[in-house]
Amino acid sequence: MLDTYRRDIEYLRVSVTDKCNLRCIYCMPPEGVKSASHEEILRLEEIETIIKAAALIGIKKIRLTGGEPLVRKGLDDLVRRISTIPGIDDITLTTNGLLLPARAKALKEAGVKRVNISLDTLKDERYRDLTRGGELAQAWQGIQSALEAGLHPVKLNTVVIRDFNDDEVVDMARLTLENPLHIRFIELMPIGSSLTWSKGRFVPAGEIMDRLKRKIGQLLPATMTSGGGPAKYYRFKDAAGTVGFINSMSEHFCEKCNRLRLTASGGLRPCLYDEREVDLRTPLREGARIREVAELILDAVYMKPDRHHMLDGWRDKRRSMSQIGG
Ligand SMILES: Nc1nc2c(ncn2[C@@H]2O[C@H](COP(=O)(O)OP(=O)(O)OP(=O)(O)O)[C@@H](O)[C@H]2O)c(=O)[nH]1
Ligand SMILES: C[S@@+](CC[C@H](N)C(=O)[O-])C[C@H]1O[C@@H](n2cnc3c(N)ncnc32)[C@H](O)[C@@H]1O
Ligand code: SF4
Ligand code: SF4
Repeated sequence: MLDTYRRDIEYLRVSVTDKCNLRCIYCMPPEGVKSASHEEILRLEEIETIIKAAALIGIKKIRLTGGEPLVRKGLDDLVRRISTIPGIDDITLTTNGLLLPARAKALKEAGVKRVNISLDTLKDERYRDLTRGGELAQAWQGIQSALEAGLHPVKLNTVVIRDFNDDEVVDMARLTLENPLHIRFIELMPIGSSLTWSKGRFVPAGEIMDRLKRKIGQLLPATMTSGGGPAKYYRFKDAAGTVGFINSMSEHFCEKCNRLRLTASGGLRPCLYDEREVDLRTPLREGARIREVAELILDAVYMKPDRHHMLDGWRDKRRSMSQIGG
């Protein structure tokens, strides 16, 4: 479905929960974010209905996210149901990976094609500090289990923060020389708890690329056949994996935007940086039919702005990144 700027909207990010087993410093405040009540959160059948309606208007790719999607009970079952919806040809997951070892095989069998796993550091203590209590070894087991379960390509998400983990970008990129991993360096966005941080914490992708070229070697443009996201990919000569850059701030990719976001409580957001939401939960609970839900989804498509204005300051005090789904 084309929006008013003639962008093809075919990707829906679905936050299946606003709860998380971590509290990453750039995503949540130390005390966490107040979770929505059980009643406020969409039931799995409601999510399924919304995806059926979304498929009617041309959505093909579904990414399950959160909060931490693996803490939502019944996720495998939801995946199985989504995979039978005509028109949906790609179901993927964004996760911190901690709960993957016990779940990767079952998720693959249910229909998840691949996973993106957040990993911001290679240092145990730093991981504990950054996630406020997580164990790096567990995240690595998650990555390993994703590779073993065939959830390829396994992409890693690394948010780069100056004077916190930017000293590790070279070591992280080196991982791709021998391993079939795809590391994406993400520019920190002024959302959630990072909203209160100084602009100096943000590291432009160009600076990271320069460092990688100096320390490792030439970055050759690469193509990533799977994925609907905004990353630009490169490969070091003869490397097993790739290095990607998600330049939301220094070179935004809004003119190629292809997505909508469903929050865990049933708000459909036209843009990550747009606090407007189309409420789908109320009409669903009042008995709206799939066609009517599809009409509401179209309203969100037509509300999509041409671009974000994050550099001008963030006004959305309503939702954190864990509630929007990243
Ligand atoms: N500004 C902006 N950033 C986004 C958008 N989508 C994803 N990102 C950023 O990219 C990060 C990684 O997103 P993922 O959940 O891994 O999904 P993806 O990159 O779309 O996934 P692929 O389908 O594998 O390409 C997010 O956490 C955000 O920081 C978007 O629409 N706008
Ligand atoms: C909100 S999390 C949800 C899924 C899962 N819990 C995880 O961490 O992968 C999705 C993505 O958002 C990213 N993210 C959160 N806050 C961010 C920020 N302020 N700027 C850029 N990316 C952010 C995280 O790094 C993660 O890759
Ligand atoms: S980035 Fe993901 S793992 Fe970290 S606090 Fe946010 S939702 Fe949880
Ligand atoms: S910031 Fe908004 S318009 Fe830009 S790519 Fe992200 S969702 Fe799309």
